[in-house]
Amino acid sequence: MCASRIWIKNPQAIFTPDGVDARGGIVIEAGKISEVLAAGVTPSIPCDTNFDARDHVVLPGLINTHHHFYQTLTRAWAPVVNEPLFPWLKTLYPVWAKLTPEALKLASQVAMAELLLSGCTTTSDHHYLFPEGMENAIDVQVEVVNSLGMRAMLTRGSMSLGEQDGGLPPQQTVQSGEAILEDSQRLIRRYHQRGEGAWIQIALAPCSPFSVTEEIMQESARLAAAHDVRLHTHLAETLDEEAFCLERFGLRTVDYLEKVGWLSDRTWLAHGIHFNADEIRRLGAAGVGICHCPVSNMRLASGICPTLELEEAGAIIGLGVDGSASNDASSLMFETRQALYLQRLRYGAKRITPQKVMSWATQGSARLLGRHDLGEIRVGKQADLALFRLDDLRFSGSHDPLSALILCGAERADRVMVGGEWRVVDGEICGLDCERLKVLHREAAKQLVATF
Ligand SMILES: Nc1nc2[nH]c(O)nc2c(=O)[nH]1
Repeated sequence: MCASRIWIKNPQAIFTPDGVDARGGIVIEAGKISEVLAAGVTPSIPCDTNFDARDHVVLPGLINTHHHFYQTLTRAWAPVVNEPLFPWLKTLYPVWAKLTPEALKLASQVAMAELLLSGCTTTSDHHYLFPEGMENAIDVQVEVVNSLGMRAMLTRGSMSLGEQDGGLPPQQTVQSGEAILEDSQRLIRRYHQRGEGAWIQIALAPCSPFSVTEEIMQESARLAAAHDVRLHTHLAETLDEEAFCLERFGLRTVDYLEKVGWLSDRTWLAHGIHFNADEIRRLGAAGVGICHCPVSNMRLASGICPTLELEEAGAIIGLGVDGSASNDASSLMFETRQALYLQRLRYGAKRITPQKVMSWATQGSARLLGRHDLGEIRVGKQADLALFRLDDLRFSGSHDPLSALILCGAERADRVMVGGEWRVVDGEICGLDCERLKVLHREAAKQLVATF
């Protein structure tokens, strides 16, 4: 139930840009933040509802910039538990080729529910599987997004380079260029919302250098510019991929990116690990976004994203949980914690702070998705918030609240608000029967792998 003006008052702690004093809380009106109050200050106009946040740490809603929702059906699947990217993909493609619309719906519900409970209010998904019968995959996802009341950047993924043409995926998982581009245009026209407060947006997302043709990369860039939508792909995730690019295109990954017209601030890349100094300079100069996926990169032993060098060069860093076959959790809070630990191994403890990783998961991720209206607690931004309590055993004895969330490993938001509406209350998603969802999803997962 959305009151017309709500005061979230006296937070135990609140994460604001540059540490602006917001200890008096925030006022929300018409789905946006209308006032940020310093300690002791009260709203300028009386509010219809007050929410006492004295037991809560208040964060901007977290933003997930890379996922493959369908992969929740193949978590911890024994044949690939110990495989790196290429054999992992080759083993999983035939399983994923059996995906059905009903299974995708359940998988998307599970992934988004998990994200929401971890304090995430906006998510991206990279869906690149459209075998026979799955032509309406993105339409299925739109329904789920609407039913859960999250914001989403649904990317129209694609694969067009099958095994018989030298690509990695089997032939039954690839589509023709015409089918991909036609559906991309249909989805943009039908679902892409523009401007502040958009709930659903569409981006174009050819899958990776080893699964799409050069033409699809070029045509997608043209289409994205014509419709002013964003571009997304996997790049520089593994050394296998680098070797593939050198062999097939005679180019390193960033040279290939430039050749196909993607070296621009319209683009955000998943992973972005294997770059040399000159490539980092060029990515930064172009304002490319990089989605760091620490857990997946550790699980697949892909490498460590050079986040600080990229940022120093001008690139933007955000966070993503990646698909659930390589994570295998969809918790953005957990991912933020892992980003802190993995990046400390590269840059040391002093440079990678809880504030730093939290800013990647909020402001940085918002910028990757081109969302200037999200990711911060600031007047005029959308009222997307995550509220955590610190009364679990795991926090007992902790001191600094923001550090406690990250270091003690916060698992579940107590309350989540999206566009001024509560979507999670007392740790439960409003209107979702999680128990029933788990039963159906487990059964769908069992059936998907049954013949392998
Ligand atoms: N981590 C992942 N990397 C990928 N590359 C690619 O082509 N597909 C995937 C994927 O599903 N996960």
